[in-house]
Amino acid sequence: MSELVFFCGTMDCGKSTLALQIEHNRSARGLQGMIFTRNDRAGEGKLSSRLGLVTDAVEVAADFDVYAHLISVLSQGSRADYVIADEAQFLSPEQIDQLARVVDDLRIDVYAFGITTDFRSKLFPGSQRLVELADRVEVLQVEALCWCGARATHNARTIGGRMVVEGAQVVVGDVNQAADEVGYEVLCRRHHRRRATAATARAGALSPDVLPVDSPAVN
Ligand SMILES: Nc1ncnc2c1ncn2[C@@H]1O[C@H](COP(=O)(O)OP(=O)(O)O)[C@@H](O)[C@H]1O
Ligand SMILES: Cc1cn([C@H]2C[C@H](O)[C@@H](COP(=O)(O)O)O2)c(=O)[nH]c1=O
Repeated sequence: MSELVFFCGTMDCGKSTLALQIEHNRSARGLQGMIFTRNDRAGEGKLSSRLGLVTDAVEVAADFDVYAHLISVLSQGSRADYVIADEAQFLSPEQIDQLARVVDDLRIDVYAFGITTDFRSKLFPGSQRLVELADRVEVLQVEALCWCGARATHNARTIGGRMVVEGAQVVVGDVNQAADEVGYEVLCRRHHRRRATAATARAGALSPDVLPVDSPAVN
Protein backbone atom coordinates (compact mmCIF):
# COMPACT_ATOMS: atom_id res chain seq x y z
CA MET A 1 0.00 0.00 0.00
CA SER A 2 1.30 3.45 -0.87
CA GLU A 3 1.28 5.97 1.94
CA LEU A 4 1.50 9.61 2.83
CA VAL A 5 4.06 10.07 5.60
CA PHE A 6 4.65 13.35 7.41
CA PHE A 7 8.14 13.58 8.94
CA CYS A 8 8.08 16.52 11.33
CA GLY A 9 10.10 18.20 14.04
CA THR A 10 11.51 21.57 14.98
CA MET A 11 13.79 23.55 12.73
CA ASP A 12 17.32 22.14 12.52
CA CYS A 13 16.43 18.59 13.58
CA GLY A 14 17.52 16.89 10.33
CA LYS A 15 14.36 16.78 8.22
CA SER A 16 16.01 17.83 4.96
CA THR A 17 18.93 15.50 5.64
CA LEU A 18 16.51 12.59 6.00
CA ALA A 19 14.72 13.66 2.81
CA LEU A 20 18.04 13.58 0.96
CA GLN A 21 18.90 10.18 2.47
CA ILE A 22 15.56 8.72 1.36
CA GLU A 23 16.16 10.15 -2.11
CA HIS A 24 19.71 8.74 -2.20
CA ASN A 25 18.72 5.25 -1.06
CA ARG A 26 15.86 4.97 -3.53
CA SER A 27 17.67 6.43 -6.53
CA ALA A 28 20.64 4.13 -5.76
CA ARG A 29 18.24 1.24 -6.41
CA GLY A 30 17.11 2.66 -9.73
CA LEU A 31 13.92 4.30 -8.53
CA GLN A 32 12.92 7.67 -9.93
CA GLY A 33 11.75 10.35 -7.49
CA MET A 34 9.87 13.60 -7.91
CA ILE A 35 11.18 16.19 -5.44
CA PHE A 36 9.13 19.22 -4.46
CA THR A 37 10.04 22.10 -2.20
CA ARG A 38 9.02 25.66 -1.43
CA ASN A 39 11.12 28.53 -0.05
CA ASP A 40 14.28 26.56 0.74
CA ARG A 41 17.02 28.81 2.17
CA ALA A 42 19.37 27.71 -0.66
CA GLY A 43 17.08 29.31 -3.25
CA GLU A 44 14.35 28.47 -5.70
CA GLY A 45 14.19 24.87 -6.88
CA LYS A 46 16.63 23.55 -4.28
CA LEU A 47 16.36 21.09 -1.40
CA SER A 48 19.27 21.70 0.97
CA SER A 49 20.49 20.38 4.31
CA ARG A 50 22.78 22.06 6.81
CA LEU A 51 25.13 19.10 6.39
CA GLY A 52 26.01 20.62 3.01
CA LEU A 53 24.02 18.35 0.72
CA VAL A 54 21.76 19.90 -1.87
CA THR A 55 19.69 18.63 -4.78
CA ASP A 56 17.47 20.12 -7.45
CA ALA A 57 13.76 20.16 -6.81
CA VAL A 58 10.56 21.47 -8.35
CA GLU A 59 9.56 24.74 -6.68
CA VAL A 60 5.91 24.63 -5.63
CA ALA A 61 4.46 28.09 -6.25
CA ALA A 62 1.25 29.15 -4.54
CA ASP A 63 -0.93 28.22 -7.56
CA PHE A 64 0.98 25.04 -8.49
CA ASP A 65 -1.09 21.85 -8.77
CA VAL A 66 1.04 18.99 -7.51
CA TYR A 67 -1.32 16.27 -8.74
CA ALA A 68 -1.66 17.80 -12.22
CA HIS A 69 2.14 18.08 -12.43
CA LEU A 70 2.53 14.36 -11.68
CA ILE A 71 -0.13 13.48 -14.27
CA SER A 72 1.64 15.63 -16.85
CA VAL A 73 5.05 14.06 -16.12
CA LEU A 74 3.65 10.51 -16.23
CA SER A 75 1.68 11.14 -19.43
CA GLN A 76 4.89 12.30 -21.12
CA GLY A 77 6.37 8.87 -20.42
CA SER A 78 8.55 9.80 -17.44
CA ARG A 79 8.50 7.79 -14.23
CA ALA A 80 7.74 8.84 -10.68
CA ASP A 81 8.16 6.00 -8.19
CA TYR A 82 7.96 8.19 -5.08
CA VAL A 83 7.48 11.82 -4.14
CA ILE A 84 9.41 13.92 -1.63
CA ALA A 85 8.00 17.26 -0.46
CA ASP A 86 10.31 19.35 1.73
CA GLU A 87 9.33 22.53 3.61
CA ALA A 88 5.82 21.10 3.42
CA GLN A 89 4.58 23.55 6.06
CA PHE A 90 4.63 26.19 3.29
CA LEU A 91 2.27 24.23 1.01
CA SER A 92 -1.40 25.15 1.05
CA PRO A 93 -4.01 22.74 2.44
CA GLU A 94 -5.20 22.25 -1.17
CA GLN A 95 -1.69 21.19 -2.22
CA ILE A 96 -1.58 18.71 0.68
CA ASP A 97 -4.90 17.30 -0.57
CA GLN A 98 -3.27 16.93 -3.99
CA LEU A 99 -0.41 14.96 -2.38
CA ALA A 100 -2.95 12.65 -0.73
CA ARG A 101 -4.57 12.14 -4.13
CA VAL A 102 -1.17 11.20 -5.59
CA VAL A 103 -1.01 8.41 -2.99
CA ASP A 104 -4.60 7.21 -3.41
CA ASP A 105 -5.15 7.57 -7.16
CA LEU A 106 -1.64 7.10 -8.55
CA ARG A 107 -0.45 4.70 -5.82
CA ILE A 108 2.80 6.59 -5.32
CA ASP A 109 4.43 6.96 -1.88
CA VAL A 110 4.67 10.57 -0.69
CA TYR A 111 7.18 11.60 1.98
CA ALA A 112 6.53 15.10 3.32
CA PHE A 113 8.92 16.95 5.62
CA GLY A 114 8.23 20.08 7.63
CA ILE A 115 7.89 21.93 10.88
CA THR A 116 4.48 21.68 12.47
CA THR A 117 4.25 25.01 14.29
CA ASP A 118 5.33 28.57 13.64
CA PHE A 119 7.12 31.05 15.90
CA ARG A 120 3.88 31.64 17.82
CA SER A 121 3.47 27.86 18.29
CA LYS A 122 0.47 27.83 15.94
CA LEU A 123 0.10 25.13 13.28
CA PHE A 124 1.01 26.07 9.71
CA PRO A 125 -2.09 25.40 7.52
CA GLY A 126 -0.13 22.90 5.38
CA SER A 127 1.12 21.04 8.45
CA GLN A 128 -2.35 20.97 9.94
CA ARG A 129 -3.67 19.35 6.76
CA LEU A 130 -0.81 16.84 6.81
CA VAL A 131 -1.62 15.85 10.38
CA GLU A 132 -5.24 15.44 9.31
CA LEU A 133 -4.48 13.35 6.20
CA ALA A 134 -1.20 11.48 6.70
CA ASP A 135 -1.17 7.71 7.03
CA ARG A 136 1.73 8.17 9.46
CA VAL A 137 3.21 11.12 11.32
CA GLU A 138 6.82 10.52 12.30
CA VAL A 139 8.54 12.87 14.74
CA LEU A 140 12.26 12.95 13.97
CA GLN A 141 14.32 11.21 16.60
CA VAL A 142 17.47 13.36 16.42
CA GLU A 143 16.78 15.83 19.20
CA ALA A 144 17.43 19.48 18.64
CA LEU A 145 18.20 20.95 22.06
CA CYS A 146 17.10 24.09 23.87
CA TRP A 147 19.91 26.17 25.39
CA CYS A 148 18.96 24.64 28.79
CA GLY A 149 19.68 21.11 27.50
CA ALA A 150 16.06 19.97 27.33
CA ARG A 151 14.61 18.63 24.09
CA ALA A 152 13.61 21.54 21.86
CA THR A 153 9.97 21.29 20.84
CA HIS A 154 9.23 24.84 19.69
CA ASN A 155 10.55 27.35 17.17
CA ALA A 156 11.23 30.91 18.27
CA ARG A 157 11.81 33.87 15.95
CA THR A 158 14.42 36.27 17.23
CA ILE A 159 15.57 39.77 16.47
CA GLY A 160 18.84 40.68 18.07
CA GLY A 161 18.63 37.48 20.08
CA ARG A 162 15.26 38.39 21.63
CA MET A 163 12.16 36.36 20.90
CA VAL A 164 9.41 38.17 19.00
CA VAL A 165 5.75 37.21 18.70
CA GLU A 166 4.57 39.73 16.11
CA GLY A 167 5.09 39.42 12.36
CA ALA A 168 4.18 37.44 9.24
CA GLN A 169 3.84 33.69 9.61
CA VAL A 170 6.31 33.07 6.78
CA VAL A 171 9.78 34.63 7.00
CA VAL A 172 12.47 32.41 5.46
CA GLY A 173 15.50 32.29 7.73
CA ASP A 174 17.90 30.21 9.75
CA VAL A 175 19.15 29.44 13.23
CA ASN A 176 22.49 30.86 14.40
CA GLN A 177 22.07 34.18 12.64
CA ALA A 178 24.17 37.26 13.43
CA ALA A 179 22.93 39.09 16.52
CA ASP A 180 21.29 41.99 14.68
CA GLU A 181 19.42 39.84 12.11
CA VAL A 182 16.04 38.14 12.13
CA GLY A 183 16.71 34.53 13.01
CA TYR A 184 15.31 31.46 14.67
CA GLU A 185 16.12 29.48 17.79
CA VAL A 186 14.69 26.18 18.95
CA LEU A 187 13.50 26.09 22.55
CA CYS A 188 11.76 23.78 25.00
CA ARG A 189 8.15 24.69 25.69
CA ARG A 190 8.99 26.16 29.11
CA HIS A 191 11.46 28.62 27.67
CA HIS A 192 9.30 29.35 24.61
CA ARG A 193 6.44 30.31 26.95
CA ARG A 194 8.79 32.56 28.92
CA ARG A 195 10.39 33.95 25.74
CA ALA A 196 13.74 32.98 27.21
CA THR A 197 16.31 32.66 24.44
CA ALA A 198 19.99 31.78 24.83
CA ALA A 199 20.91 35.46 24.57
CA THR A 200 18.44 36.70 27.17
CA ALA A 201 19.31 33.81 29.49
CA ARG A 202 23.01 34.67 29.16
CA ALA A 203 22.22 38.25 29.99
CA GLY A 204 20.51 37.01 33.15
CA ALA A 205 17.32 38.77 32.09
CA LEU A 206 15.06 36.11 33.57
CA SER A 207 15.78 35.45 37.20
CA PRO A 208 13.67 32.23 37.61
CA ASP A 209 16.15 30.30 35.48
CA VAL A 210 19.14 31.25 37.57
CA LEU A 211 17.54 30.48 40.93
CA PRO A 212 18.52 27.24 42.70
CA VAL A 213 16.57 24.21 41.47
CA ASP A 214 14.61 23.83 44.75
CA SER A 215 13.12 27.34 44.47
CA PRO A 216 9.34 27.53 44.08
CA ALA A 217 8.24 27.40 40.45
CA VAL A 218 7.50 30.78 38.88
CA ASN A 219 5.36 30.98 35.76
N1 LIG B 1 28.75 20.61 11.31
C1 LIG B 1 27.88 19.64 11.57
N2 LIG B 1 28.29 18.43 11.97
C2 LIG B 1 27.42 17.43 12.22
N3 LIG B 1 26.10 17.57 12.11
C3 LIG B 1 25.62 18.76 11.73
C4 LIG B 1 26.47 19.85 11.43
N4 LIG B 1 25.70 20.90 11.07
C5 LIG B 1 24.44 20.46 11.14
N5 LIG B 1 24.39 19.18 11.54
C6 LIG B 1 23.21 18.33 11.75
O1 LIG B 1 22.24 18.70 10.80
C7 LIG B 1 21.01 18.91 11.47
C8 LIG B 1 20.20 19.89 10.64
O2 LIG B 1 19.89 19.24 9.42
P1 LIG B 1 18.84 19.81 8.40
O3 LIG B 1 18.48 18.66 7.53
O4 LIG B 1 19.37 21.03 7.75
O5 LIG B 1 17.63 20.20 9.39
P2 LIG B 1 16.13 20.63 9.12
O6 LIG B 1 15.79 20.33 7.68
O7 LIG B 1 15.32 19.82 10.08
O8 LIG B 1 16.04 22.09 9.45
C9 LIG B 1 21.38 19.38 12.85
O9 LIG B 1 20.40 19.08 13.82
C10 LIG B 1 22.62 18.53 13.12
O10 LIG B 1 22.24 17.27 13.63
C1 LIG C 1 9.25 28.95 12.88
C2 LIG C 1 9.10 29.53 11.52
C3 LIG C 1 9.97 29.18 10.51
N1 LIG C 1 9.84 29.73 9.29
C4 LIG C 1 10.78 29.36 8.22
C5 LIG C 1 12.24 29.50 8.54
C6 LIG C 1 12.89 28.51 7.60
O1 LIG C 1 13.07 29.15 6.36
C7 LIG C 1 11.82 27.41 7.47
C8 LIG C 1 12.13 26.18 8.29
O2 LIG C 1 13.21 25.52 7.69
P1 LIG C 1 14.00 24.29 8.39
O3 LIG C 1 14.61 23.59 7.22
O4 LIG C 1 12.99 23.44 9.11
O5 LIG C 1 14.99 24.87 9.32
O6 LIG C 1 10.62 27.99 7.95
C9 LIG C 1 8.81 30.62 9.02
O7 LIG C 1 8.66 31.09 7.89
N2 LIG C 1 7.95 30.97 10.01
C10 LIG C 1 8.05 30.47 11.26
O8 LIG C 1 7.24 30.83 12.13
